[in-house]
Amino acid sequence: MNDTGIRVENLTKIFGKGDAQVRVLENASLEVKKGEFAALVAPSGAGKTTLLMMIGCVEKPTSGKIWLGDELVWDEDHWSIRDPRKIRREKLGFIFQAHYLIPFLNILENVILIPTTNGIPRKAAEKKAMELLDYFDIGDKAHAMPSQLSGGQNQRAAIARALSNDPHIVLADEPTAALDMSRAVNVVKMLRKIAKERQVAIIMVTHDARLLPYCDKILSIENRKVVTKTQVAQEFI
Ligand SMILES: Nc1ncnc2c1ncn2[C@@H]1O[C@H](COP(=O)(O)OP(=O)(O)OP(=O)(O)O)[C@@H](O)[C@H]1O
Repeated sequence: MNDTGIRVENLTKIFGKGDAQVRVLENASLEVKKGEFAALVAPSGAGKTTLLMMIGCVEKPTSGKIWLGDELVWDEDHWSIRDPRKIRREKLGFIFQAHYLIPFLNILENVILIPTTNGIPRKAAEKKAMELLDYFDIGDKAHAMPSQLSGGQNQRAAIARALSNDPHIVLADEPTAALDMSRAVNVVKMLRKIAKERQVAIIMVTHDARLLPYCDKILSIENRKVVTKTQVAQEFI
């Protein structure tokens, strides 16, 4: 069985042309396997978000190849899939620094939005969403509005939403930046548990070195390339 979650080979990204050119990545390669929880670290402006957005089929690379699972999605100069939006909806879960819950929908409605858009019947989507909200300990907030939840609760709801379509891959861009340390550690523990239990490949951008011991792999961007350090992650009680 192929255990690749995310594979990137010789990825190059250059923004702009001529004097305005910004070379972000040059022949960068990485792999995150199913069930692996990887951190992505690098100084500001090094290209973390750009890399995540290319893996997430949002930003077009200049060249290189990207596989999600066993599917080649970017092949040198074109998407090799018909519809990148479909891949995003079906295979990927995104978590951002701000939770981006829709303020005029309650928590449950926010979580079922993607599955119902994907054609899952509302009842089934609600059942699954409630399981996720219970898992994240906010089942009692299902009918509350985002404005009625704390920062940590909203972030957990956003993680539940990211998992609502059973993604194979989760891309998280500084998901703990707005949280205090103990809540940040909590979120990181949850992400790691999800990676293991659901065999999801997760990349989490973080600036917080204190969270790195909880990750299986540390990806850093150095001289426009990705350097990978594999480690034994700290186990949780
Ligand atoms: N659409 C764009 N057009 C031109 N340049 C861009 C564009 N998006 C990003 N860049 C440039 O690419 C580089 C990488 O940006 P990116 O946002 O990926 O960095 P980052 O590592 O995520 O930074 P931070 O930690 O500050 O969020 C930066 O120099 C940025 O100015």
